[in-house]
Amino acid sequence: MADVWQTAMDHAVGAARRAGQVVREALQDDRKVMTKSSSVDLVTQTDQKVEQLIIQSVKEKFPTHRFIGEESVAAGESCVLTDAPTWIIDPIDGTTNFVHAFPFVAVSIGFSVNKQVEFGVVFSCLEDKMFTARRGKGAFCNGEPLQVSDQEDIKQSIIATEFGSSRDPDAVDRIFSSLRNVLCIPVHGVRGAGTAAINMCLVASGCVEAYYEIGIHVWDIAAGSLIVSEAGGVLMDVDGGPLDLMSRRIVAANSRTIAERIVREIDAFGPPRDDEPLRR
Ligand SMILES: O=P(O)(O)OC[C@@]1(O)O[C@H](CO)[C@@H](O)[C@@H]1O
Ligand SMILES: [Mg+2]
Ligand SMILES: [Mg+2]
Repeated sequence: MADVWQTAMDHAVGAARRAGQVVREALQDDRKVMTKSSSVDLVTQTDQKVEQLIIQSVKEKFPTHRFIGEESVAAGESCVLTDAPTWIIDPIDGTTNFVHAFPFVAVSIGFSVNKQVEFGVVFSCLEDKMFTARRGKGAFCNGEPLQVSDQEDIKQSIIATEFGSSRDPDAVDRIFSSLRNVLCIPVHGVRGAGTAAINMCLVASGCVEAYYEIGIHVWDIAAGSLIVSEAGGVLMDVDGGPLDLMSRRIVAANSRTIAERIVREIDAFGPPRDDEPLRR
């Protein structure tokens, strides 16, 4: 049976690759840095340019589709996930890395229909790694199949997480409390690429056993969530419930055992949801 979304996925891969070229070229220039929600929540003209390039290219082929783009939302667009075919775009995941030329920068494009992610594309543009997944058809990196780690013992595991962009002392205390709890399980190590999308691709690739974070947004995780699940991984909320793409909380792991063990250590809190009306 023909895959109705394959053409859209092929377009997403091409758009991500073209976007990655723009990012790489921009690294050669001075990057004008601006801020959003705080002095450490960075954005550049490249983020905005790349998002518009992707959106315009999609609109030409799929004029009825909808968009949730990080920089469009920052500029006032709504952030509501409907049943309509929706492109969920983070033009540069890892903007802080991009500004500092720290070599983990991704273009993330998720695509949902009826609020279910149908394909995910994450292009790690400085590594030249194109991660893709189509629902029910597996996950790949540059065309090679991906499989999560088979490690079942968390004490033999590496866990990925991030400190996030909040500098609110109470939120930081809870982030460090969770980090301390996880580290002292003990685990072999804790790592962070500085981008949720690449952290999730590391889970899908079997390089780390799990990734968790509170504070991410739907555009950070939509594509990566499918790449993890199609690589055999498990997704859940930090309270052990089902993953809610708009909740700003995630655990992505190689197995339910590891995911639930991490949930036990997380000092969970709930930032304002992505779809909360007064979120701006
Ligand atoms: O604003 P950006 O770069 O699109 O994304 C922010 C981000 O890189 O920061 C967090 C690390 O603290 C990640 O989880 C998330 O992907
Ligand atoms: Mg991001
Ligand atoms: Mg971004």
